[in-house]
Amino acid sequence: MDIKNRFTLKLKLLGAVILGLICIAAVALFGLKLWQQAKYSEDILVQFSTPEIKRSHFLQDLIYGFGYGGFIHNFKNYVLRKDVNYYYKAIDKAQITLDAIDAYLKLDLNEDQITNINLLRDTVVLYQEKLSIAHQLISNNLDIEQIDLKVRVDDTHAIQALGNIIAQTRSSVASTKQKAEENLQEFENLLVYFFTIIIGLLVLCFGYLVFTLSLLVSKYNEIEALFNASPYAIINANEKGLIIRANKKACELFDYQLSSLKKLCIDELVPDRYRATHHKKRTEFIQSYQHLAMQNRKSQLFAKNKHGQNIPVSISVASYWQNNEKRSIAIIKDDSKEIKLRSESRTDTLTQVGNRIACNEKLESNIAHSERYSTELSIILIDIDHFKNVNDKYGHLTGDQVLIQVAQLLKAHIRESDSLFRWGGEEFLIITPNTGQQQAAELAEKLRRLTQVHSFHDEFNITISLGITSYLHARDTSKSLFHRIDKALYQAKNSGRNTCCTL
Ligand SMILES: Nc1nc2c(ncn2[C@@H]2O[C@H](COP(=O)(O)OP(=O)(O)OP(=O)(O)O)[C@@H](O)[C@H]2O)c(=O)[nH]1
Repeated sequence: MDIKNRFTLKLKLLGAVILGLICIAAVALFGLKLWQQAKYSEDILVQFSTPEIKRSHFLQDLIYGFGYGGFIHNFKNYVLRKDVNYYYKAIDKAQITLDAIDAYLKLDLNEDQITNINLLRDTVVLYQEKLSIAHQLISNNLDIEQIDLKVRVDDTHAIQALGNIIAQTRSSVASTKQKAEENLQEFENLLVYFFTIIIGLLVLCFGYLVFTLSLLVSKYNEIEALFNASPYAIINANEKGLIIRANKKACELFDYQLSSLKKLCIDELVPDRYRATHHKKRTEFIQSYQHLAMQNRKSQLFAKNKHGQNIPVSISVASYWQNNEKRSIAIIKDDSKEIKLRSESRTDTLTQVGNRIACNEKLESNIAHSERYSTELSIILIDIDHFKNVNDKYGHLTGDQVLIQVAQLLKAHIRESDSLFRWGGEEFLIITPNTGQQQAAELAEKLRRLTQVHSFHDEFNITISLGITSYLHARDTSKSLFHRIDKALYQAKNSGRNTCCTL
């Protein structure tokens, strides 16, 4: 992965993290708001309901003590029936009423409520006094009408006051209920917003997940397509070098079935003589923090196929992390065809020696070597004398055979370090590194003599003319060398042929 892609991926991850953090923050904030609202609603409910419950409780006591079946009822029954049980019941009820009134007065009351309850209290106290009077009069056996006249109390205002207290409590309960309902409504609204936001964020996250997954899938498909369509062999290996994946091209290159290839260690695909070194370098690479290996190598690499044959290859190796393991991926290019083509394009098809292109390349590299290491270098240009006559007399096919035989003869008598090329037509060129002019002249003379006595086509002899020249350090180029050797050969031809000339 190049730097730009890695940067884009990091940016996307950062975006996902920021989005995630924003989502979490939004949910947390809204959750906090919701909690606050719930707490507020609870406070309101507690704040409003507790006094109201107490108020209702005292009101109940008040009605029980004062209202129907209460104090007044017993008071009136006592006066009418003169039954002492009603007297005691009236005393009890009066006390209950006064206790309820005292408790009620301790509550947080408004002015109206205080006025009403005091009015009620005064009436009850007045009734208490009248009850004592009634008790005395009954003991004195006074007439009911006379007693009634003496103990009659005007309780219209007290009844009115009680009615007011009940009405106020009802309205207060109604307002508390309304407030609670409003809060509940607000809480419900907040809940709706909260869930809308949660669902929205979930949809967003899900969308992002689907988007990222589809991106990953398309990337995976792209890599799969590259892997399978690659014109190069691709092999994935784990830390131990075990092959875990290989493409079709790899199977073709090494001539293994995929299942067999996956049982091998990558070291087994390296020619025997390089295996130990390869194993060492691979181990070093795996332990290092490097991501690329075997890049830009100048020397030819070889791989070994199933049949033990060495295949010239170019290899790039990169590493990546998977499951806490440094894996490597090798891309292997088969160089066989390229090398064959390169060799063919530099070989003379008739004589099978190097052609002029190969000659030029070799001369340039030998000049560079000589220049760098100050070594001697000579070249010999050979031309078959009157070759036209051979063609004319024996035909072109025989002429071709003669050219092949001359190449073989010359090649057989030069050193391994020397190189023979067909310069063109019936001309050959020999490059002799580490050879001075004198030695080159001797070699040329030897070749001339050998050719002269060789029987070509088992029928006739031919002769050759040779030009010799040597590389002059810091002065010569390939062009000047060719120019000089051409002149040398020309001189040899002009000297009557079958001769050597050094310039
Ligand atoms: N058979 C055959 N003949 C070739 C080939 N290449 C060049 N020739 C012939 O080589 C001959 C060269 O002739 P010339 O350049 O006149 O030279 P020459 O006859 O050798 O005479 P000198 O070099 O002057 O001694 C020509 O007849 C070419 O046709 C080849 O590949 N095969």
